Amino acid sequence: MAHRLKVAASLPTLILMSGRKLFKLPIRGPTLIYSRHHSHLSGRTCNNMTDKKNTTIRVALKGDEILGNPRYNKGSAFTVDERIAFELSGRLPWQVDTLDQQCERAYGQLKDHETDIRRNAFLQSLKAQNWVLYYALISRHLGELIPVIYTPTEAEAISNYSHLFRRSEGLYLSFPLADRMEKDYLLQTAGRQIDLIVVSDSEAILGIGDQGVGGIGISTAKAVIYTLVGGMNPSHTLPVVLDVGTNNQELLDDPLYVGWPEKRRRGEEYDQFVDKFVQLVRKHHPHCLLHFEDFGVTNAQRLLAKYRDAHAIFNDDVQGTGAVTLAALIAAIGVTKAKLRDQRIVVYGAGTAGLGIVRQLSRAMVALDESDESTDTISAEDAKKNFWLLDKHGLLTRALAGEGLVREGIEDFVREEPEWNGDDVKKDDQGRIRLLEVVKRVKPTVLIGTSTQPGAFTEEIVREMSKHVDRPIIFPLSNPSKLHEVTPKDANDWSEGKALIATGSPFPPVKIPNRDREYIIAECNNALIYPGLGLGAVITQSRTLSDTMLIAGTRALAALSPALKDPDDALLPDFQEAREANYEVAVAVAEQAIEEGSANVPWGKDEVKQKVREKMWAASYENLVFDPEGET
Ligand SMILES: NC(=O)C1=CN([C@@H]2O[C@H](COP(=O)(O)OP(=O)(O)OC[C@H]3O[C@@H](n4cnc5c(N)ncnc54)[C@H](O)[C@@H]3O)[C@@H](O)[C@H]2O)C=CC1
Ligand SMILES: CC(=O)C(=O)O
Ligand SMILES: [Mg+2]
Repeated sequence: MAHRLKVAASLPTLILMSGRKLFKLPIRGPTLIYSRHHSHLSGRTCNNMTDKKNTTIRVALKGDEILGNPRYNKGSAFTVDERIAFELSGRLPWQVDTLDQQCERAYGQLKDHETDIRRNAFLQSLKAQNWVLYYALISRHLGELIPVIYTPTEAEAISNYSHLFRRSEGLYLSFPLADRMEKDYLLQTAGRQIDLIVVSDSEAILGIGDQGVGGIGISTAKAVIYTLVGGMNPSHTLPVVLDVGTNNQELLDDPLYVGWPEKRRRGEEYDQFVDKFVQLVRKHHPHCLLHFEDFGVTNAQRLLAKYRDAHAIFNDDVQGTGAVTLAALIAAIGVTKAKLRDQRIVVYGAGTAGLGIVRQLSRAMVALDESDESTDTISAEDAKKNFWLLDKHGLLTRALAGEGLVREGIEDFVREEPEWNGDDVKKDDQGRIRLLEVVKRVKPTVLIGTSTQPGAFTEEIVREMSKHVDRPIIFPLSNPSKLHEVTPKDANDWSEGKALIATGSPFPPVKIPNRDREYIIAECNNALIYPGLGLGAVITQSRTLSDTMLIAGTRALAALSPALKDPDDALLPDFQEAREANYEVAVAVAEQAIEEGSANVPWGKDEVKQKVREKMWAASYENLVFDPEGET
């Protein structure tokens, strides 16, 4: 346990006025203070989620209106003055709770729900009532609750979206209403500062494919993590779904489906719809970060290339996944004492994530070695030779490309060597070269899974890999947990405890054979880094999120790896420490943005730390004052 709750020595009091009398009451119950100990990151921390900011906001809502607005609602924590000013005294029970007491109560209620999907629904409903309480509660139990609001539970919530639907949770832009798009966009954003938009067209949600309008759930979950981990003010974020139809027949056949029940739009009409949206963002919020999530493989790469020079665009599945995997790999080769450029890397699943990873790792082989004066540099061409990609049709070779079976954009990474055509190469019935054969011949040091194929890294494959390298680096990254290519337990057992493992979704530690200790499985999920990457870009109002900014953030995360201090420890920081880690990532990204001239702010590198600290939103109540001209 990295955190615990402490009882404060003195209890705060509440001054209450009734008629002409003054009452001085202790606030009920002990005050719980969130404290950190035994942190890998202690001494480096930013403000955490419970820091007090003591700001005052003027609000024009009264009675049920303010109680029904999650941005301002404090529930039982409205102070006595506020209860009077906002006409709440008769609408609330007597006691004035602290945020800690509210968290304690809400945590108890959460625990009464027996399954994670019910806990997910409970938290959603809490979010619709009171943002501060929602974020404060999750931040107090970050490691425990991120899997409830994100992978793996959110995958289940999204796949049942139409049956669980209760209320709006973002901006729904439906294809047939394209003419109203600007109006709907402005209605949702009017009078608000927008720093971040997370948008999905739902074609490739996690590893569960096309989820139609339910994809709003991933935009929302990713935006929530920006707040929890990256300190992004929730009222400055906007989750969006582009409902361009769905090819998920189950959804189309479901009479309760709440999305637009038509086949997914493609080609020119799809492009025009997306472009209309992007141009709206550029017009109304030119400095906001536009985060693309879970688009299908063809569109993900294409849209990133199309817009990345025009606006600060970030594709999480390509760039975020590449960055977090690079951080985990830098940590792993710190343990094996090897160089990045000497790795032989097999990537199983050459879709959005797989390609994002090979692009990022190959770029880093060039960039990281260039900064290491003790070694020769490696050219971009040579870096590509360190990768072997497999997809549905096996190893991507020139011959496969000749059959038209290699997706556009991957050609750079197909294997050219004639040796893959030889008679001694074992092929399956269709003449394809499968993973076991690749592992036998390549003797990879690194095996990465982004295929959505559970169990693809079989015992034979893991044992074969372990024969040739001392510490096989195995990253089964497919989400949710049930889609992992191998469980950490099996990878650990089959490699006799030698594997260095990181996974896409959270897994419990495994026992290292013959040793009295456990190996903590690092969660190699882009959520561990994208909030800091995004915050670094937002804080500097950067015009772009460049590859060098991404590498700067990645290095910052890798430097926090627990494995650097103890090679048997996790490769990446725990999610419980993600906020502090992302502070460091944001600082590194912002400094790089200033250095390379893409920042658009009047301050310099020496102010970055302070600016990032100030920007990070913390879940604490602000003082509210009634003002008919105030916020609504
Ligand atoms: N850990 C993390 O941070 C991230 C994990 N992911 C996970 O990675 C997985 C893939 O995601 P995307 O790349 O977005 O999906 P995608 O659909 O673009 O890619 C999946 C690829 O796997 C290939 N594939 C399917 N069956 C295969 C087989 N039998 N053998 C080899 N390849 C096969 C598909 O043809 C496709 O190219 C998902 O489960 C997703 O949740 C994605 C992004 C980030
Ligand atoms: C983590 C993530 O972005 C995915 O699985 O798609
Ligand atoms: Mg994703």
